[in-house]
Amino acid sequence: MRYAVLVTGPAGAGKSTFAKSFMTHLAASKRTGHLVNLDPAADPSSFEYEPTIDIRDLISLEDVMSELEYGPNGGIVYCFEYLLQNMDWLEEELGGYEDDYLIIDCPGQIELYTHHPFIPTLVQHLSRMDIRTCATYLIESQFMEDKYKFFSGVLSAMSAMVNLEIPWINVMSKMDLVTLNPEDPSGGARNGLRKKKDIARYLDPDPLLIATTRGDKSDKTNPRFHALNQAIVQLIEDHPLVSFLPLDLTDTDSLEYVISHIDYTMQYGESEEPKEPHDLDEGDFQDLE
Ligand SMILES: Nc1nc2c(ncn2[C@@H]2O[C@H](COP(=O)(O)OP(=O)(O)OP(=O)(O)O)[C@@H](O)[C@H]2O)c(=O)[nH]1
Ligand SMILES: [Mg+2]
Repeated sequence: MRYAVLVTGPAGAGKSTFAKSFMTHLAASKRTGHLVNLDPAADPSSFEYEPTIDIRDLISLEDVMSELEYGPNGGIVYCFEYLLQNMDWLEEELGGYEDDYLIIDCPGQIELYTHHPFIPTLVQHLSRMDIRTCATYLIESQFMEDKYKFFSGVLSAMSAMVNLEIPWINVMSKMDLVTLNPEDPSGGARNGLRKKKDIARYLDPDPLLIATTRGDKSDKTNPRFHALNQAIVQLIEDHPLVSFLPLDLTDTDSLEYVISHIDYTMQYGESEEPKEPHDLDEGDFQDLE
């Protein structure tokens, strides 16, 4: 059986860093992992692991930009359309690996997740090749500093995951950047995150975070903005599809916790007993009291 984990999410969310840590974890657990780089704009000097498969061997972003006069974003979208038209290349590259675990690092162009059939098409090909696939969607913890930015992240995660028939895990990355300071009413409160309970309202998005906007001028003065927020609240209440696993790469337990969820959703090693993800209250951010 082969397994693939898609690492997706907006620009700078920490996808490549997570993919790298994932590879290190697999190596430490004596599991064979292969890195697949699907980001045509990836900087090869930053690779700690040489990708086994690299979209840059199929198409060069520089060529697309210079010959077709695309900018970087349009260029990446073009590269992906080219990949989707040349899936036999990927199938051939993937051909030789049995019983392996592929970590597929994707680019951060949000368009690829929201307005292009890129992920669904890729997933169809992977499943045709009998590769069990799950997707991760990362957003970074700084999104919690701005509730509007955060909810736009939630909506983008929802729009990317809806209609996909594979397991999907949302991850709140860079949790090491979140500082809690319950003593100091101003210090830790820059982002309103003073308690673990506040973080929990983001990990399991509480739509009331945008419904209760006391003192928020734009909401008071602009009734249409208010109506939009109400509609978003309703949407999330009616379809509570999105919740996040916190990921703090400075804490091995946190990485293992996320990976155990990924293994579990794919029933990794089906001949063995499936491993239950270990208990929630071992993590730092789950024990709310
Ligand atoms: N503090 C902290 N910084 C991180 C973490 N993960 C990534 N970063 C930093 O965030 C920046 C972006 O990380 P990448 O892993 O390149 O993010 P990406 O999602 O692959 O970015 P694109 O491929 O450009 O979309 C880098 O400067 C990383 O060092 C983390 O867990 N904690
Ligand atoms: Mg990257």
